Amino acid sequence: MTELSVSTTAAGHVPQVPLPEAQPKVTVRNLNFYYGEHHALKNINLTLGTNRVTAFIGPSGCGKSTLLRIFNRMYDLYPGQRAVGQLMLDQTNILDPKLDLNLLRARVGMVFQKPTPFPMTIYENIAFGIRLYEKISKSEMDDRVEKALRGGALWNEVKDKLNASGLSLSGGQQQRLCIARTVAVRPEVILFDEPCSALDPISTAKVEELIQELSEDYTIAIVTHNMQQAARVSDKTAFMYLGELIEFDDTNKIFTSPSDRRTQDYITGRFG
Ligand SMILES: Nc1ncnc2c1ncn2[C@@H]1O[C@H](COP(=O)(O)OP(=O)(O)OP(=O)(O)O)[C@@H](O)[C@H]1O
Repeated sequence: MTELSVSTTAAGHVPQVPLPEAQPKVTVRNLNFYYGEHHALKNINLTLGTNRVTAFIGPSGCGKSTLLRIFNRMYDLYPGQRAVGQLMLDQTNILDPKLDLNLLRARVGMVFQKPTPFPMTIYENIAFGIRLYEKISKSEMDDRVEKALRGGALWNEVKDKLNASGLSLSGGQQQRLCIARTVAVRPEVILFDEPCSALDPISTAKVEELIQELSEDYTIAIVTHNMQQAARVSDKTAFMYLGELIEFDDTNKIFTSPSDRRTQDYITGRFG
């Protein structure tokens, strides 16, 4: 994560030093989303910066998960759901009906709230996804599996039991296995939908640390209900309310001097 360089003035104020602009990775313009008649997202505009962590916060039902699920067209699995507007991944139009969704999901990986390992060995949990996209030798696969498990900060805990079932791991380990599985196909963007809500504090700390490490190589978006988590792991924070993006700014600014009263009320626990 980028360090914020702050210094204290003679008056004792800590001036806000804005983060330098990152190269845009995902650009959202005038995006609207509908569940049938229900207008769930209203005219969203924002950019996910390359190698930045962007947190999405806001009260239950404000549209955070809906927005995240548009970034890899997850909603396409469900009839009656529709996105309108512009959504670009570099030069690729994510909303293009002709887009190969398997390729999109290889570029934009997702980690869910509940760890969802496949009912197969730890090794196969990683190798399975790689095989969908690449034909590689056994020794190359062994290397990729090790690299992915290291990327998921799990290698040391599982290297002697790669043939054990993924389901035999603890909840926190299962979540790191899912992160490793996502990293294994070398995506550009990783979406985390409340990745720690089913984890204990120690596993949560490990996953948070991992997210920060991953941001050196990936662009990350994370939905969280945990304000401290958003403040700890993200560079940018988007506050959403009733389907609208109310405020989007450097995390440091959002949590110290938000511009909108509703953001202030939410982060101080006055509503939500
Ligand atoms: N499958 C669905 N069909 C119809 N409406 C839906 C569906 N999923 C979500 N919604 C509605 O869309 C709005 C946004 O929901 P969403 O799950 O994106 O909110 P959220 O901010 O992620 O909430 P939470 O923090 O509780 O997970 C809500 O009004 C919700 O009721």
